[in-house]
Amino acid sequence: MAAVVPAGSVRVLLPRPWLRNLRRAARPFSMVVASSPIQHSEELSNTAAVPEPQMSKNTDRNSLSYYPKRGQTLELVCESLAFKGKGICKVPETGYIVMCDRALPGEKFIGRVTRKKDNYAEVKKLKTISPHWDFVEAPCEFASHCGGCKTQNLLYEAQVRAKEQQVHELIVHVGKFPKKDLEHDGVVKPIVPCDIQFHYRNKMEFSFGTKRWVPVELLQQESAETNEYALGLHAPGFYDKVLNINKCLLQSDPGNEVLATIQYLWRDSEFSLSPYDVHSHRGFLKHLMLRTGRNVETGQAELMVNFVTSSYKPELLKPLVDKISAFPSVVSIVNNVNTSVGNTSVGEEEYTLIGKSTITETLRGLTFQISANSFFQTNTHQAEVLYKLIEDCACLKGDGSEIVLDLFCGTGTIGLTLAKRVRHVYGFEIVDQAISDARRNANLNGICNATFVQGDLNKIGDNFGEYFPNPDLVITGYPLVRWINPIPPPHQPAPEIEIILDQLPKPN
Ligand SMILES: C[S@@+](CC[C@H](N)C(=O)[O-])C[C@H]1O[C@@H](n2cnc3c(N)ncnc32)[C@H](O)[C@@H]1O
Repeated sequence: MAAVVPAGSVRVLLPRPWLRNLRRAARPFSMVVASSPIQHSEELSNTAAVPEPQMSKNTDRNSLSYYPKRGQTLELVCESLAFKGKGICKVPETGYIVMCDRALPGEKFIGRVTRKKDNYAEVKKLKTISPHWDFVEAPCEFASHCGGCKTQNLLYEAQVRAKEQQVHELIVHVGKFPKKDLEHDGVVKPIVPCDIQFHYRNKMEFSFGTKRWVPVELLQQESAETNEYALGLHAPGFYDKVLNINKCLLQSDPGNEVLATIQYLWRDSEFSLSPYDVHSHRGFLKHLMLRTGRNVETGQAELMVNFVTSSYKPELLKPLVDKISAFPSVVSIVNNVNTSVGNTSVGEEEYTLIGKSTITETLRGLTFQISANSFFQTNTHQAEVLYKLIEDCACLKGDGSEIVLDLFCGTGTIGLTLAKRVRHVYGFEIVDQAISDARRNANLNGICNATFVQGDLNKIGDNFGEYFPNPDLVITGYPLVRWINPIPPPHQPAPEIEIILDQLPKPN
């Protein structure tokens, strides 16, 4: 999140340049490489004997043996965590980069090469030789298999450190900021840790699937189960495999009660409910989205249950709806109908089946109504902290003279929390529902100096600057955004939001 003095901003999406740089900087490790592939069919358990790795001395990039082969086993040490929590390791002697899911910094392990990409390979962890530096027991029973949390057995402080390192690398390698600038005091602020690490998410999206993901270790246990259907979170890296879960430690307790109830009911043959098959494009239930808000008067949790289905058949949902509407926390049950073959949760049509079409939440003393498809910061507790920081960074004069531009504004929360101290807020956002929410939320909080405009900020024209007076402050929540001086004069062509890759200097 950046609160910046305008003007232009650049969004850069570069295909893994940090990886290229890492490879360049790669130093050999004192590890050994196995050059003989081991059997594919057999997973190595933690107690299984690991084949003795053989030495590879080849550092010639033109030689075929420089690149690890598919099926080859390697003894590796995880150096750091990449985006999405994959462990980054370097092949000893060559420095070739391999990535491994659930390998954590400092961990020494045996991995098998499963996939080769252009400039790195993916490895599956077979056996830990020595655990990583900051090991903690993961509190969630699904933590070792679920795509939702990959680093639960890394101490939270270490997770924060790893993320901070990723941000620095992105800023240097993708953002092209000189490293020395980052070392200057205060250029990049340290991550502000969150006081709560579980039950903090106010929105969870679970998927229904025809292919239940069963981790190898649990195969025997599950063999009695004949039903292949699943409701839960995706297995890491698989859009069509779902890990069946009835509880998620990220969401609220009322959210878990509803999830468990639906999990218990939906496969009952009496109800004829089928999960959507992402391959054949048949079936009805696509996603279950649970959003938790707060009753503004009582402070109690309130829940929105959003069924995303491939067609509108409320009679099919009725048994589930009847059951969960009995929960006092459930104040809204909606149905998003998404007839496309895509697997997104936003429907072309939305129907309110029970109660309201929104839930409420409070932030910085304001009340917000949130619809099913509007963006709202998913960690309400930390959003309070974040918005306070934004206000502090903004250094508003407080005389009500300033113009604020809130780009990618979602439900308008940031702009609205600043509105009382400025002349006018202009918010821009692509999602219609979010813009309606932002306008309604302005009214709800008695704010008259905020204008919200629906539109695609990637397609702004030269006349963008005509929508607002020259801004004093631009808030832009998109990652990898930076800005270029000088500030344009009032009503001059607006800053470009996106510059295509070719216009940027190539990585060194
Ligand atoms: C991470 S959210 C931030 C929302 C808001 N700033 C906040 O903190 O609550 C990003 C928002 O950008 C919107 N968005 C994404 N692409 C957009 C585009 N091309 N033009 C305008 N808005 C876009 C999304 O719909 C989403 O509401």
